[in-house]
Amino acid sequence: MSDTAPTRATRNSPDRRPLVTAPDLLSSLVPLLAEWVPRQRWFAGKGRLLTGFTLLSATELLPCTGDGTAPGLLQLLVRAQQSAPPSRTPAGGDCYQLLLGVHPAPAPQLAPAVIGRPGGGPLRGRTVYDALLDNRLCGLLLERLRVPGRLGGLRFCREADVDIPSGLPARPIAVEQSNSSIVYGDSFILKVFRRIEPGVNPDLELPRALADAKCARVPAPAAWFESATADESGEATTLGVLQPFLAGSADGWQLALNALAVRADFTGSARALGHATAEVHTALAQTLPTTELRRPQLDVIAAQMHQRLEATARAVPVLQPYRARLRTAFDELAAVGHDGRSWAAQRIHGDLHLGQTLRTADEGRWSLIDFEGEPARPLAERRRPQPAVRDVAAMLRSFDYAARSGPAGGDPWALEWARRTRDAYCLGYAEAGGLDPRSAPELMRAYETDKAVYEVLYEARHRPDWLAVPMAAIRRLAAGGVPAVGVDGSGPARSPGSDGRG
Ligand SMILES: Nc1ncnc2c1ncn2[C@@H]1O[C@H](COP(=O)(O)OP(=O)(O)O)[C@@H](O)[C@H]1O
Ligand SMILES: O=P(O)(O)O[C@H]1O[C@H](CO)[C@@H](O[C@H]2O[C@H](CO)[C@@H](O)[C@H](O)[C@H]2O)[C@H](O)[C@H]1O
Repeated sequence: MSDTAPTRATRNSPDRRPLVTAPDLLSSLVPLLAEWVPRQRWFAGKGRLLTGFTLLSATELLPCTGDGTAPGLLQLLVRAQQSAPPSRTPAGGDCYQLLLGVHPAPAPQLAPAVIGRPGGGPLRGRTVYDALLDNRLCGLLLERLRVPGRLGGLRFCREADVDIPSGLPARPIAVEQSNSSIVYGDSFILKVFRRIEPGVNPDLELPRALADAKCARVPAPAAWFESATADESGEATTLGVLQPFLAGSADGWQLALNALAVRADFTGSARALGHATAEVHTALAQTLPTTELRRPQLDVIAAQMHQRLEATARAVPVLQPYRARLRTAFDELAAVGHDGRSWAAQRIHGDLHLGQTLRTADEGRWSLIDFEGEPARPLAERRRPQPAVRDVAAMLRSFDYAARSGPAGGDPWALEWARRTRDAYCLGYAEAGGLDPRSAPELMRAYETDKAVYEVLYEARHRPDWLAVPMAAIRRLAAGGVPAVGVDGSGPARSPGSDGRG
């Protein structure tokens, strides 16, 4: 996506100036957005001053200044200007997608969605609200996705062989997430991406590649919408993806916590999840480019891990005392390359954890979702081939999270549960053709450390009460450098809510 001038909308009546080219549209919205955007979970710039917005593009999906009997629908891409951007922030600030409902007097049940009433500009006298909380406007988005083609700055695309019925009732999902998702009937789920980077989103790219490879472990995209114009590299920017909804499924995080609550074994489930992960990795390696990582690439990866550690230690001082010993994990990764060894790299999930897995109620079959990768990393980095072990290390962290934050709260039984569960996952992964993670201790330790560092920053920013969970892993990794597989992970632990030193 390039910083384009506001796009002309279609469907405007010929006798009025298109709303989206009205020069004062953004300026009238800025005071409202400055208040509302930083409060949204998907806002990635928490903790830094928001100094303004730039309008990158706007598309009127439904007329916003009609007679007021029907709501308008406006899609905007805005750049949020902030103080002291971290290195990952594109010049000028992060770009966000907003879908805004516009109505003189929205129904009372939309009160929680209200953003405000512009004091001037083309929307003066109307209420602007989050359209993704309005089931009627969400229904309209589905209708748009059913009919491929261009509308203003957007292009709607769909797979020809998928039947998307009209009129499915819409409901927003009520879970914590990085983007915004809407469920239609019990048939489809639409994820509207919030923080936008130019190019194809891996959450469209990888599931489409897996569908082509006939890998049934990932719901296949049915439709999507994207920027109508290509970016500098010739790619359209993905803005939303519709995929089949796995009705009645439960996510792995909840299943793991349920098991911990009744002190039940989880090794069978973990082993099956290991199978599913290996199947997805095998299909990705068969269908998308792979490479071999050796010196100097391993030096570069180790250097990036060092940088993330240093940046996180600056932002979260509780990490400072462990820096020197954690660094040895990254040095050992670089040493693999210096020894003349190499590692296969391929496209991976990139942010695998129990919350990204769904098990169907009827067949008990695991699926993986959300291939966006770690939201904090630049898109180009997320789309690079990486050792598959990185996903495995991330999942092992998730078992540790469950054992330390669940009802058993990190007691010795829970930590032993985590050890057995991790081993079962690795066993399943190796059985289904993946590399046995235990044969790659340097990679496992480096990636597990890197992930724990990422989690420290993530928790400090989003859920400070949970900081104790990754900090427990930081202490273990710093103390002995022992990878999570095949050790008991023992040591003092407290549940989330303690002071980060549990
Ligand atoms: N295909 C699906 N079927 C059923 N539920 C889904 C599906 N995809 C996502 N979900 C639910 O939506 C939640 C958010 O989806 P996710 O892709 O993780 O969004 P985000 O990237 O915004 O975090 C998941 O935790 C899961 O509960
Ligand atoms: O699901 P997202 O793409 O939004 O991922 C982010 O949020 C996750 C938490 O919701 C976070 O995962 C961390 O907490 C999980 C428990 O809530 C745990 O299972 C994971 O192992 C742990 O990393 C994820 O890191 C973040 O990117």
